[in-house]
Amino acid sequence: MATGQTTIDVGATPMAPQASGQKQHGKRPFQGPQRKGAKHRRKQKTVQEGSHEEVLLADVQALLASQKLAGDFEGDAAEGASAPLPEPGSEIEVEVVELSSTGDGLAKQKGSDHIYVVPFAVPGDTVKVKVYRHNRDEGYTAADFVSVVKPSPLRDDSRIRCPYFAKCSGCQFQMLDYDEQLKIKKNIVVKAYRNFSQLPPELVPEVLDTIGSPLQYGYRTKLTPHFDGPPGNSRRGPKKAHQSMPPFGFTPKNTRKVLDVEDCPIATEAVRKGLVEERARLAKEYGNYTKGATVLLRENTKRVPKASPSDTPAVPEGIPPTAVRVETDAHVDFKTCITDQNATSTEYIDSFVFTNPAGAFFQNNNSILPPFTSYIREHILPPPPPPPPPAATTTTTTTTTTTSSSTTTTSKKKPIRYLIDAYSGSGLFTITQSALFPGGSVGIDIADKSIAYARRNAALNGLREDQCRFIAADAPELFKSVGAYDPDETVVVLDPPRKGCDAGFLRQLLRFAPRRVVYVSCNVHTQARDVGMLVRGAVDEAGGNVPGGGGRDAAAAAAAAAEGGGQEKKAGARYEIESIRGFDFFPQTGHVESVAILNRVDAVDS
Ligand SMILES: C[S@@+](CC[C@H](N)C(=O)[O-])C[C@H]1O[C@@H](n2cnc3c(N)ncnc32)[C@H](O)[C@@H]1O
Repeated sequence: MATGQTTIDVGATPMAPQASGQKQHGKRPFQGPQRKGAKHRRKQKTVQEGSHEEVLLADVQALLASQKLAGDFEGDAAEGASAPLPEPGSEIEVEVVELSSTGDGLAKQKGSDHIYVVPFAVPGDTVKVKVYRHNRDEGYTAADFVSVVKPSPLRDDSRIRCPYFAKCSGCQFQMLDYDEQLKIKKNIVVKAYRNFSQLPPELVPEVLDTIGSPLQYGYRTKLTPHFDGPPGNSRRGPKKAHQSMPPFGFTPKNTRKVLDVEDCPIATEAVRKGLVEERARLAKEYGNYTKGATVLLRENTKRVPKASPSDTPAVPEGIPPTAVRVETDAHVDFKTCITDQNATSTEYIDSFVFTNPAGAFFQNNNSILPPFTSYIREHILPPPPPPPPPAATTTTTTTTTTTSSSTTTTSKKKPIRYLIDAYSGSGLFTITQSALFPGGSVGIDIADKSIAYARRNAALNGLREDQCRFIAADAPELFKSVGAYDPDETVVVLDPPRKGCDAGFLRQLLRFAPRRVVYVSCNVHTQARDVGMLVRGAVDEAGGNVPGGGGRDAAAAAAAAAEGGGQEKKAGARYEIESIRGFDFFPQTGHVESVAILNRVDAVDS
């Protein structure tokens, strides 16, 4: 594959979750996970928190450290030692030893400890790769996948359904059994909390099994294929138009050139049809373009109720005959593909209806939303208190674990009546969970348009303003308008963009001290960082991890806070983690969503 600058174009690949209103992450020096005994220090480098690069660096560093501990560390790769490395462009064979949480294989050449980062490969594979770039400071070499020399027992290439697999950067796992993918994703969550929460292991409960997606292909309701401008056009000066159909598709691994893609089997049928139609349009109209462009493909559903199970409603007006028809006993859904960013897209989750500006954020896998919102519904309130123990006949000594929620679920507590949905978008949680909150629900989002649609969605789902209201503002503003909510009776749902929560927001959250927090995240690494801060009850000024807050220090801070003293008792409440579970919104990719449930630790439990 090509040489040139490595780009991770999150907005352009089919797998990448996209959020409108998503700001660039703040850049600050990489701190990374803290490990005892790791002598190989990288140079201070600026990377985005929770980014692909930071996560990869953490995994490379961990592998280098484990090699050193195991005594099989021959080279000195982490400090960019002078051991000769193969020339960029040369082809070598490597064995994949583990998977990074980025979905890339970490591999070694026989007789060497140098790490190669290899896409589209799984542990146990021997693969031929083309050396792409040496990152000596970081202790690894990026390589392009060429071919499988000896397959891993985990690999079965007959599972691969996409002709672009191992070229397009959208999917990484099509060669794997789905159960194996779920196991890998569970491990990604485990590693995220180990590497980025800065919490001692005893404060993190065992991560639960990842819940799979009902659809493992044909699930993606949004794609954004793109094409480049004509070659040779400069910023200034006359622009010539395309002379032939440009490649139209997605970004391959390790190159900026667009990969021409005719089909994407992880997308829904309606979106796949949209891709075919947009290709046909571009084939006619490419001569009008002097610049590149990104095209939105977003599924839209028109639901027509049926009078009886045998009823066959006609195609409604305005719906093309090519619409995909999905029928149940109760209704027919006509599914089409929208390309106008400002048009309204509609989708259903069970019997809830959601409308959105087609170009704005909404979850991209509709098939998992019913089980996902049910899971939130089943866990958004504290579990019932455990039954009283039977009268003891003998005296025994019991030990309570720090992750138990029993301290927060005694029967003397007030019932939870209020829901705050921070980063609410168009109201997914505010609306689907509203029935559980007699005091009312409030959602907040920075995107005005999403909030306008959230209000409309509440009305469409039969909710009055006193049941469900929305605020268009930066998340920290929330705390000005929830004065009437008793924190003891309030649960806060958080679902921030990939960068996680801002420090200011977390500090105010700790000061407000809601009884329970449900943290939903599309980036488990920033989630682990933020959850670590909630557990310590301390947020540093830079908005990230408390310096020195890892390992025993975190336990000490947590203990000191519990005793009502200690320098990290800064912001108010402190939390304990009840559960952590991954959800597979993006099968075939290395991406995992995560739900962490936290309970406030009360100084005196009552
Ligand atoms: C991952 S989306 C979640 C949306 C919604 N919970 C859902 O599932 O549809 C993150 C949301 O955070 C919003 N957002 C980003 N920065 C924000 C901020 N500083 N304050 C409030 N909302 C913000 C975005 O507009 C986006 O709707």
